[in-house]
Amino acid sequence: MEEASTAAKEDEPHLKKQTWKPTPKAFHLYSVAPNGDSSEKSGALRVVVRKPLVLRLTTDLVETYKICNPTFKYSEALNPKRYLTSPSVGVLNDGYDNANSDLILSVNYVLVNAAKQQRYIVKDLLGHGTFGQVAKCWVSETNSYVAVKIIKNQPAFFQQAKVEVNILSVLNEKYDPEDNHHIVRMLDYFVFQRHLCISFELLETNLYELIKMNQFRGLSLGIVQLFSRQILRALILMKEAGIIHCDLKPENILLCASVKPAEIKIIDFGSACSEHRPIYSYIQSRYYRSPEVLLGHQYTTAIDMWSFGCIVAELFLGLPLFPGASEYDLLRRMIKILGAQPPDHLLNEAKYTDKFFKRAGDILDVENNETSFSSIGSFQVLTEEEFEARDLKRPLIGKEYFNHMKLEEIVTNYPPSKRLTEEEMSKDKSTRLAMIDFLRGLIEFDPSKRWSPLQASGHPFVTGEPFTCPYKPPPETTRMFVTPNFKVDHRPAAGHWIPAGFSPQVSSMNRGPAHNSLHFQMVPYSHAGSYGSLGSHGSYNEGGLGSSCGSYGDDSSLYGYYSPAGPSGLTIHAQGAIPIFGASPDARRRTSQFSHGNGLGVGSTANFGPMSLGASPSQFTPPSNIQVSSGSPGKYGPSSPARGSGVHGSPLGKVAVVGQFNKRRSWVHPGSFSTQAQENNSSSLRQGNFTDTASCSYPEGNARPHGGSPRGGAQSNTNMPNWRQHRGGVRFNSVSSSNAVQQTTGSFSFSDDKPDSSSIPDPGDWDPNYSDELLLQEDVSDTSSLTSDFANGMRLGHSLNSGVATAGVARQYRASYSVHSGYHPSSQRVTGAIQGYSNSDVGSPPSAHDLHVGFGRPPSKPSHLMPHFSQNSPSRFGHQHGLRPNYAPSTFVHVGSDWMYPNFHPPLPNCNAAGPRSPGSSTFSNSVPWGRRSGLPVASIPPMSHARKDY
Ligand SMILES: Nc1ncnc2c1ncn2[C@@H]1O[C@H](COP(=O)(O)OP(=O)(O)OP(=O)(O)O)[C@@H](O)[C@H]1O
Repeated sequence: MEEASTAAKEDEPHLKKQTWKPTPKAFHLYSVAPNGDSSEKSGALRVVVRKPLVLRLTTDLVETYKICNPTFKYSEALNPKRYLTSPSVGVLNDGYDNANSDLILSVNYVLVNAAKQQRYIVKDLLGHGTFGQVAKCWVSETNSYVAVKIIKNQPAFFQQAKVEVNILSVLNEKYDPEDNHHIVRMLDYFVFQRHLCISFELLETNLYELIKMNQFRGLSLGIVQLFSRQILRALILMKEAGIIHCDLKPENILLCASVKPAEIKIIDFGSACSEHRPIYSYIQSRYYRSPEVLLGHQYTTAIDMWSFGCIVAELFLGLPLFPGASEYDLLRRMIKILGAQPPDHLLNEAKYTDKFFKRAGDILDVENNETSFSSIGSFQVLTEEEFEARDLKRPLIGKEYFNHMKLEEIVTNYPPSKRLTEEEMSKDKSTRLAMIDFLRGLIEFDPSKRWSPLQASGHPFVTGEPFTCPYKPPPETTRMFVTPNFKVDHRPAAGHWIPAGFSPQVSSMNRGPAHNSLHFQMVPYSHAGSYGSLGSHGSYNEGGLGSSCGSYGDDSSLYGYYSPAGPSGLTIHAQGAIPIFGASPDARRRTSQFSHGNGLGVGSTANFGPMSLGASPSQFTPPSNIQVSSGSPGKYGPSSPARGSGVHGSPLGKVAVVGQFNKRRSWVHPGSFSTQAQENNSSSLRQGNFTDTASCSYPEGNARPHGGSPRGGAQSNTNMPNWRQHRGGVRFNSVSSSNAVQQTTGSFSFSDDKPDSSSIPDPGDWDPNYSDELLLQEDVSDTSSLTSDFANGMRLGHSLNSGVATAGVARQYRASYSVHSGYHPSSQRVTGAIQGYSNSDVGSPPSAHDLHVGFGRPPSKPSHLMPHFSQNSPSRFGHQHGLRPNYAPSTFVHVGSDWMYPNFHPPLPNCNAAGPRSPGSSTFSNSVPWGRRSGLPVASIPPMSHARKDY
């Protein structure tokens, strides 16, 4: 009967029509098994996630609202401000700054470079460091996103940021005009609302985050090699320029957006200094701190090589090699893992030797009751008990993370990926041996024996040549930077003709006769397996295509060096009339070829960060009390250890700069970029001023809180089409500046090193969406429509005029420093016209209304945006501590006559790659898997977000 009725229904088309079925658009099946079976029984039930729900629900939201309610009208002006800065209460600088002297940013806040008439529309917060905030900004003129570092409105930070500007100007323009050396591009700088703002190309995830995404399992050797090559290229350049980065660590190495193969860049030159005039003696983040810095010895660019070695090891191991909980612990780990100790000559000269070592004369031979020399030298490291007796406190000792003690054991016993074939396993083994040898050259106690970047770059681990025996680098010679305008002959029939240096592994027959001409002989370069071929030093095969050391890309940017060893025989044509710096007595010409660009194209994808869609439901019924969630956690989220001030940089160290600045302020010429005067007077700041428990003077919160701007009302600074200059603007007031010394007397202290309670990362820190696939996956979000925008090239315009105009603004700022030896860090502007804009247009300070809104967040919630100076600056590694003023009278690198006059041409063709992508969906499809080895051979993971301080 039933069958009959069904059959009847099927025969009747009108009945059939009435049968309702969900349309595929309305309801998606959970999943469809490969066989097409969508039932649960198929066992293939899984949720198919396409686009983020929020994205799907909020696209065309205004239109949706209008459909729902035809009377709905959208007005951007009614949007509540979404603050990115915390606290968002304006108490300084006419209400523009919060108590930490940070400019209070909200989504769509507009930063303006008045000189260039360039607007930067703030979209999100990328990071928050010691120096200030880094915001992701949209530049409509160039259709691109950039990262703008907004320096705190305090003279010390301003001064130090000028150093960063100067150094980056020099590195970018003079030494690396073609952007080949993996150093972040600075695009612009300007003063806005008394904040120095520095615009950078927008980069992505940092290497620490990448390791974290890989669940602290370390990256594959191929990636480690790739990144090592790139970092070395940066270090080579920095050494040539005589610049020490002073804070090299995975957090300060960022991935470039959408570049294949993966490309990284070094950021944060805020601690950098000139090799010839190092300013501070207490620098580098603890895990990456070199022995000479730790011991208070003179230092050079070699300290960056030590950090580099630590980074290479960490990339491979997934964990820091020397996660010292204190300086003593750091030293103890170094000695244990390396099986040696700093050389006697270093210990004899270092200032803090006695803090960690006992001298031979102190070593008592218990049996004979007489002093004797230690078998390992004239110095012997103190035991914990001895250290405690001397320091009157027990040294902090961290956990051991590796099951093995010695470097060799740690590396060789690290579990390889289970996916390796037998052949790959044997290659893996030999590459590990090469890496150990490589690390030995970098993590060398004696700075004079530590390899230079050029020396290291000839190592088979980097060049890809077979590793057969311990690498013996050629002696480092004095090099002279040669303008990179060379032409390389390309001879199709004979391969590339490249300038060759001499490789330590190059047989002499490969070398041409030495001569002192600019025109070298030609040496044919073969692509394949050119073992011992050309220019092991400074010549790369970054793509890892065979062992063709000597080839890096296919272009003509070269650096030439002179060496007694003579040229390898090659021809370099100086282009045009550009002089090639002359003949050093060192006749060797060691050259290397660098590519013009990465040749990899720019990114094809871009993601938008959260943007204000504006159509808040509150617009239907504007609430009387607007509650706004706390500021955007930014790219890495608040729980990420990479977010806090403590991780990305070295806040304590940098803060100490401030302390030092304030101590020096009486003799500083604040406006001058040269710090000669400062350094000549640095004696009072020497050793002993900073100890592990030091507190340092700092002009914190010394301003009169005035409860925000007197301008009330809800004001929007969003997307105003016509921005204009503030009519009754403000300028730096020389009278208030003169009070700086008196005003900067606030003090604060840092707590002692404390054992980290959280040695295992909070699971919340881990990317819940992590997967190997995501790491390698192309991001194909809806926003890929922006591709063309980025592909169109983004030049921010680099007219000389604008540069001069910018300099003018800066000069104005500087003037307020130089006339009065000090600048009132909290001075409220009274009158004047510097960078003042209509309150409703750009950068309006929080109004009374805004303040109300700002208080809406739960006060108890710990935030990475908490004021730097009131928190314990958590970090997964040791912080820089208070910078000890260095022994050496020094002047900071002085380039040009005025720091604000670097001949700066901001935009470079490939520096604005693309918009950001989520860390989890970064495109690193360089055919080299990241790694993710089978397991961690460690007991636990070192502290990240709540590490101790190193004061
Ligand atoms: N060019 C960039 N692209 C993307 N994000 C960036 C860029 N520059 C900086 N950031 C983000 O901002 C953070 C802080 O930047 P930076 O390290 O330069 O500032 P800082 O004040 O010196 O920080 P710290 O005190 O941690 O050293 C970085 O850790 C990074 O997350």
